[in-house]
Amino acid sequence: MATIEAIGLSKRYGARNALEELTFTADAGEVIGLLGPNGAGKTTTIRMLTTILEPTGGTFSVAGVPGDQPHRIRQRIGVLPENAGYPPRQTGGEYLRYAARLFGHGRQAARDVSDRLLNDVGLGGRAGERISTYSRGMKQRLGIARALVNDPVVVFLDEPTLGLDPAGQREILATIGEIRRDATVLLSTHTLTEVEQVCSTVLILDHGTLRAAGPIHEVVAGAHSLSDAFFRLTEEDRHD
Ligand SMILES: Nc1ncnc2c1ncn2[C@@H]1O[C@H](COP(=O)(O)OP(=O)(O)OP(=O)(O)O)[C@@H](O)[C@H]1O
Repeated sequence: MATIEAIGLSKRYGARNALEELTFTADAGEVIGLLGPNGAGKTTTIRMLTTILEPTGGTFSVAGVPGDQPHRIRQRIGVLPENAGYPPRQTGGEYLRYAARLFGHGRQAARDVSDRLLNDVGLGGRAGERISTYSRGMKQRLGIARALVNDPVVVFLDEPTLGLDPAGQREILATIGEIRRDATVLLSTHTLTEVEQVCSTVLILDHGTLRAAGPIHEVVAGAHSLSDAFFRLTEEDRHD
């Protein structure tokens, strides 16, 4: 069974089509790279699939739950939003335990899941320190741990490596490699090299329209590289 299914998913803001008739499916164990220039519709897609934004057309299901049951979808997904904010005075451990309690874990279970996830993302040694002392990369890793607290079927990561140095990027990519064992990952990014490293499939959007979809080698076929294919698919109407 598909873990994400979008059929003709569309979003219109007034006269502007932010997303037009997006159709795709994803399965467990897949890491899907959602690519496209600024304004292509990536965040809009993620916001609809995570039930933050209502589509103006089309249907979707996530984790086997139809889009008209947002509460049930939210129980089964994890999300690292674009520009995630964190309470600076809380420690990483407090933040994560609180998130685990929100998903119904008892006190001890929340502590256990929080400890395990902080270790998994390499923050075990800093769990007792305030988030205000964390670097950007550490905050991103905390956000990923937060996204995993409910053992999600699908994880949405909106530009998780934005602003990170190469070591920070590598750590996040390694974490994504771990997540894929249990879940589907939808990853929005501008960094094509990281897509080549971690994604099985890509979706390339431009001006709200899907320009290519499929395994990387199929999308690259006929071009020199993913970056070459990306520019061929997206730059023709760049000067508007
Ligand atoms: N609240 C809104 N009201 C009106 N237009 C919006 C709104 N949010 C997004 N848009 C428009 O929808 C289109 C898609 O935006 P979106 O944020 O999904 O793109 P993106 O691919 O995530 O871009 P970026 O890479 O810059 O984050 C853009 O033209 C944008 O201006």
